[in-house]
Amino acid sequence: MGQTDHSADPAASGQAASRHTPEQIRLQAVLCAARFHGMALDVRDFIAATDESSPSIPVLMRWVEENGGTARGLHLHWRALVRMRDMPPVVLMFADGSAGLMVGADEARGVVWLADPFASPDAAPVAVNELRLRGVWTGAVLLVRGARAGTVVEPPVDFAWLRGLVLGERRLLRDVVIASMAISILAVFPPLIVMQVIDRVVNFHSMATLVSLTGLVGVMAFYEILLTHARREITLVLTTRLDTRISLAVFDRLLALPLEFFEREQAGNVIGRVGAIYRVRQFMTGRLLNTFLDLFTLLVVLPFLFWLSLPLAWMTLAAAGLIGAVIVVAMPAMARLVARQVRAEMDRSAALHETVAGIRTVKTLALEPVRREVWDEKTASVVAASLDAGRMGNWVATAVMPLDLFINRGIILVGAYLAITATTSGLEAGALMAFAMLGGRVAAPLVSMARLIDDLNEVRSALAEAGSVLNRPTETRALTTGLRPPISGALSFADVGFTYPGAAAPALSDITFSVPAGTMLGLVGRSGSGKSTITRLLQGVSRGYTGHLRLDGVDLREINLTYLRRSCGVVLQDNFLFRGTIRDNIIAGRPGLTLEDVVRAARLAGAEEFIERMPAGYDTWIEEGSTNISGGQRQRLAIARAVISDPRLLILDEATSALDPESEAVVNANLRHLAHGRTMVIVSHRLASLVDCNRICVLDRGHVVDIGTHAELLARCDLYRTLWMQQNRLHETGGDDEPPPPVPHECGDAA
Ligand SMILES: Nc1ncnc2c1ncn2[C@@H]1O[C@H](COP(=O)(O)OP(=O)(O)OP(=O)(O)O)[C@@H](O)[C@H]1O
Repeated sequence: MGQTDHSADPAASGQAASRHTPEQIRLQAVLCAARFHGMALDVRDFIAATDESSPSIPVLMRWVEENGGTARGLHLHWRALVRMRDMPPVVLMFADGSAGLMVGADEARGVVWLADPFASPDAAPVAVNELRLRGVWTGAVLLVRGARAGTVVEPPVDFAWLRGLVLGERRLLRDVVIASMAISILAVFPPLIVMQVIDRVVNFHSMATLVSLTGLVGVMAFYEILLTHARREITLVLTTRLDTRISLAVFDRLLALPLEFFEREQAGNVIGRVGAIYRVRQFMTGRLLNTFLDLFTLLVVLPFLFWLSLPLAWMTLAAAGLIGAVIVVAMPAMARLVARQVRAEMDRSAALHETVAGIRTVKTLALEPVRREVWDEKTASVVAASLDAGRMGNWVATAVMPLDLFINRGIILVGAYLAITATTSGLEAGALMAFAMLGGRVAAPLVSMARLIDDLNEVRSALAEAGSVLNRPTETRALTTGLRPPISGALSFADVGFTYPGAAAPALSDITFSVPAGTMLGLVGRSGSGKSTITRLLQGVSRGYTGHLRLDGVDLREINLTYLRRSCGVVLQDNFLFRGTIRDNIIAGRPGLTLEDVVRAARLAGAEEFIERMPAGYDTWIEEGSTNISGGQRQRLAIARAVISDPRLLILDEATSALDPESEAVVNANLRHLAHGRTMVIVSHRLASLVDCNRICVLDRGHVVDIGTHAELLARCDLYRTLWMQQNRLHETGGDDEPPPPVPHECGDAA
């Protein structure tokens, strides 16, 4: 491959170092390694950790993985590195924060080949020897691989998935098991010692035995304390790590669900159902693990009990078995009651969430009594269900109590009787005490095993609840794969039809029109005519359309969804601003943007003047719900947020509808500036704000009625003229009350 061997300076593997920052070189090296596997990473997608001057391996791994690939960080010695002959490009981390792209190695000659990440792929790599590489290389490498078999594997959230997570902590689990086994074995010794104390020390007044036994007890107590502490500590670390893994995985999955899902489902309900996953985790690391560990105790204690006394051991086992049987019999009824309680609690939390989310409406419409009534009803259901479940649990506990008492106390009496009557039984006072101390330990594992089956029902339903949200089809594949063509903004609709899931009638049918890049396109039509639906298709929110929708000639469904949404700015009628400063809200977490970009975007959106009048300027804090700024100001900030990344496609969906005339005038006056160099799709009820558009598309009941300029439509499209007249009657007719002409359904040629 035309390599030249001159053992060059690795940092100058190409002339990249002089022209780019170390961070840029590192990102470009990862990008090249990913490109080798057919993955198109975009530096604009990279989100740096705030506390790092140059991206670390974990942050780079996340970047690759978020784009559908896999990556691994390793620490290697030169000897291992130079043997990586037939590997795809490997990213070598350099101490100055940059990186090298290793494209080959020659063990015999003791060199590795480094390519310039910014050079063309066929540029010759340079050979670097150990000495030179050691001067810059930290020993860390990043191995990048493409998506597995071209598909994004998303295992369903079920027992197998959770088991995989738990088993992923094999090392900790092993430690817990070892600690528990040791504690179980230690548990047998105290009764054994008590037995010796009574039989040897008390009966024979042996002070020497007492002293040595005391020493033994002391040592064992010390170990038991140590081990118990260690087991608690390890279990704590285990559960915390599992919780972290679960919450990361669950949140990722939730974010990957399509918007349509969240529009259909009640937010409180979704949160409640997803939260159920923690009950399953609690079960796995709590009851399940403890029962499993208790079984060790059983394995150690049972033989010991049988050795002490055969009849007493059988009696204890029978009583413990009976307790288990009672629980198993009561289980189905108990499971039903618990499921009812869980459902009632979830219902109540959904009502709470809805009230908090809609508190503005609740207050302004004085709906407090209605909401209180709903809350009372839900609380009453929760109370009734909890009482029923609690009572049932209480009855079961009462039913097994006699058996429990028999194991813990009655057995001593039976043992005493046996000791008195049957001289051949050989049960001495010490052994009897030891038996009494250990008997209780047999019941606990058996009872928790029986309860386990009960818990399994609850856990299965909790998992089903969580799965009903998390196992829905996600957008992950579309978000991580697909094309990233350069976008200039030419739109073309060919026979596009769309029906919302569950809706009887299509929201769009036979939509056919196209506009070149740089067009200012207005969408008008009566309420429900399909304007917003068109903008949803353009953003890739609704993807189940028929026909062909192309952006610059590329089918929209072929385009990587993250890339599409990044290339597309959207301003809605009601925009959500996050708690934080104005500057943070305009940047919205996008990497690489500076205050200059923020100021430029604010100027374009007509927001600069009011921001500068604020006491803290761009650092003004925006409260939750944007309560400390006006609606008009919020809209202008939303526009600035949408244009800061200079999108080629800007969608304004009723962005000015809720504004006062003055704010609307400011935004409208800026539309021409905003439209410069990009395609703009403006949905507006107010036709006056669309007169400057290059094309206006008139929609009616999901069909395109006509498309043209304002003047053309006024001349030939009855529907457009009617809408215009309705809004501008006073100006056009000099204020007479002439009724608007009847609205026809057909106009000029669509397209
Ligand atoms: N999430 C949804 N689920 C089901 N049907 C929907 C959904 N959103 C909109 N629709 C239906 O699709 C049709 C088109 O709605 P769309 O919101 O696109 O109209 P629009 O022209 O933007 O209306 P408006 O001007 O009132 O916002 C309507 O009949 C509407 O009832």
